[in-house]
This record gives sequence, structure tokens and C-alpha cells, in this order.
Amino acid sequence: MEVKDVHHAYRRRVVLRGVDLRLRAGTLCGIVGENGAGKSTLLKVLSGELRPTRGTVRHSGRFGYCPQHVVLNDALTVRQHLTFFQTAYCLADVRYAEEVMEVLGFTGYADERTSVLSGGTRQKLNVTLALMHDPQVLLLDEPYQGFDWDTYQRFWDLAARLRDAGRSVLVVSHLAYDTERLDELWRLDGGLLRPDEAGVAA
Ligand SMILES: Nc1ncnc2c1ncn2[C@@H]1O[C@H](COP(=O)(O)OP(=O)(O)OP(=O)(O)O)[C@@H](O)[C@H]1O
Repeated sequence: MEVKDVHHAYRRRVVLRGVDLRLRAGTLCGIVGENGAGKSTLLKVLSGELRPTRGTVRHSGRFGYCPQHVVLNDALTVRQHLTFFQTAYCLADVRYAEEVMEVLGFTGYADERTSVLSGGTRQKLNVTLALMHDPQVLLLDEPYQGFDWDTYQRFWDLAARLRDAGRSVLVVSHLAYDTERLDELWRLDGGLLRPDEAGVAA
């Protein structure tokens, strides 16, 4: 994914002031920044949900986006969500989604309506839906919110596996824990992305 000189403003509130980013294949990349720095705005621009006021975003291949706020249909079960997205992604089966469910530890909830799921389990489904078509570029906005410690660790192992399989994974968070798991760490500050070397593996 290639991002060049991206600007975005909500009316007169300028949030992004010329963001450049190159997300290479086989890279696990993090973006951190304070609350309100514009991280979600940037991901919405990268995913195409928002149009930049200036600049370009280019990517090729399958694309996955996990938004910060869970978007589920409370009338449907977990399995029905998988079927719905299977159709949307034109997948032959949901075996990979089931593998991800196993990794994130919520297979036992397959037949539950999402309205009765805990916040953490809803988030597990949110993440699963974003990556069940094995996207080449995966954008995750605060993906581990609500995860218990064990799931949090398994999430990072999964992200590392995707990176090792040649996928580009971008994780956005206001918390810069576990930065040693990342290949690149960027800080969004003042509407610009700057390298943040703290703790990134050499
Ligand atoms: N739809 C909108 N209309 C107007 N202003 C908005 C809108 N969405 C976000 N903003 C403003 O843009 C700025 C950046 O918001 P954004 O949600 O991108 O930040 P963030 O870094 O993701 O924050 P957080 O860590 O709290 O999730 C904030 O000042 C926010 O109030």
C-alpha cells in the first residue's frame, strides 16, 4: 500500500496534514498517537470510507479493514455473520474463519446471537470478519480492545503469522505496548506520521 501526501479535514478541523506511508508486503506495522490524533480518520481514508481532501492511496490485491467500532447485526448469530461475509467475499467455505475463531478462542459461541455476546467476543468476531478472506493488506483499528490477556497474546501471534506469510498488517492503537513485536512503528502527531523507533525490533 502506498499513501502519498494525504490530507483530511472535517470542515475547518484539519486532522491529516500530509501523511506518507509505504506498507510493504510481509510487514507488521503499528501507528500510535494520542486520543484525537486522527488515527481512525487515517484508517478510514486508507480503507476508502473517507475521501482525502488531498493526496492518494494505492493498493493492490485483497483488502481487509477492522473498524474501531464493531459493526454487527444483532439479529444474526456468529455463524450467520460468517455466511454473510462468505457470500460478500465470494469464498468457497468458511474454514479459514473457523481457524481464526479457534485461535481467538470463541468457537463455542458460533450459534449465539451477537446481541448476547460480551464486548470482547464481539470484537473477536469483528477481527475475524476482517481477515477471513486472507487479505493481502489488513488494517486493524484498536483490534485488541476488550481482549483478555491470553487472547491478546494469541492475537499478536496471529498477526506475526500473517506477516510471515507475506501479508501487510497495520495495527493502530493509542497504546504502544509490545512495540518489539512490530517491524515498523509510526506516531501520528500534528497530522503527520513520524517514525517512532522506541522498542521496535532491529
Ligand atoms: N465525523 C467527524 N466530524 C467532525 N470531526 C470529527 C469526526 N470524526 C472525528 N473528528 C475529529 O477528528 C479528530 C481525530 O479523530 P479520530 O477519531 O480520527 O482520532 P483518533 O486518533 O482515532 O482518536 P482515539 O484514539 O480517541 O480513537 C478529533 O478531533 C475528532 O473529534
